[in-house]
Amino acid sequence: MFGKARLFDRNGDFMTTLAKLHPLIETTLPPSVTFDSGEGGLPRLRVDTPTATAEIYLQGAHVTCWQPTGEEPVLWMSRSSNFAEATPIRGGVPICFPWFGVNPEGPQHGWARITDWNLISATDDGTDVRLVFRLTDSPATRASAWPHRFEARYEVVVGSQLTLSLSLSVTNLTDDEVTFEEALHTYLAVSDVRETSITGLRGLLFSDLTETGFQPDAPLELTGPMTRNLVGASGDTVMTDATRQLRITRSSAANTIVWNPWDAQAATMPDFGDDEWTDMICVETANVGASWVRLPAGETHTLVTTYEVGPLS
Ligand SMILES: O=P(O)(O)OC[C@H]1O[C@H](O)[C@H](O)[C@@H](O)[C@@H]1O
Repeated sequence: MFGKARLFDRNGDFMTTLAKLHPLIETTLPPSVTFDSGEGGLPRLRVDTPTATAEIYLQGAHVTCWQPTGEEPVLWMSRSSNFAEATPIRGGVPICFPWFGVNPEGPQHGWARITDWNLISATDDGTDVRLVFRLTDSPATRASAWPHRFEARYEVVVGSQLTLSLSLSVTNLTDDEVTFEEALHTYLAVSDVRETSITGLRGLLFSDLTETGFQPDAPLELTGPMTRNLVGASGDTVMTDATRQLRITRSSAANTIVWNPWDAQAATMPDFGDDEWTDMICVETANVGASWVRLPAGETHTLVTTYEVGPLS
């Protein structure tokens, strides 16, 4: 079931319109997936099914929109975001890899979010739309602060049951162990961050800019800027705002990072509107810092997170 007409070349041999879609697209697209030129002219895929819409930019394999039918958008995007080559997009789900945070030898949060990924598979089985993106080492990455040979695959599943599943697999193609950090730095849209609570983090060791400790029994609520790194396995995390609940499940993730810049930091970021901080919260699924991934030669590590929208209970 292909969305594009079949073509025949001069010799009568079968070919598809693939090469004409975009050099980064290595597969045919089902009718529910279309390709276009997005904001800033960046190549973009759009998923449109009876149960949800989504948008993914090939730069960074960056999911910028996921909206189940009848719901407000689940992912937050800044109205001031850049959309330009090799420039981070503010919102959606940036992929931080192979490092997280500041690195004097490279871009903040690594180069995966500002590098073009290839789309290698796109399928629609009538229930789920599944897109698989691939990123491998290149002359640029081999010259970077993380020069290792690798293959990363990123699977985005837009599900019919108000779910979005994201899975990042990294394979070590070297003959030695490699280490890396990774995060799905998800920006979630909320009605008001000051009236939002997060459960499921109880007892986790946390550190932030001013304190360390164990997350208490009470739900996490924000009353000011927060950059909180919570360490350890937890059950499902449920975020509740004034309108709905969002259940977040994770696997092979040692860290959950909760971030909101609040007003003062927001005002310092050119790609973040001064008044937009009330509408968002980042709940990031990660392996960072002391929990970085140690990956033996030839092995694969897979980080998974799933979002499921539900009504207030
Ligand atoms: O501006 P970015 O590079 O996208 O980073 C956005 C934010 O990411 C993380 O959550 C960090 O903990 C913050 O310190 C940082 O400000």
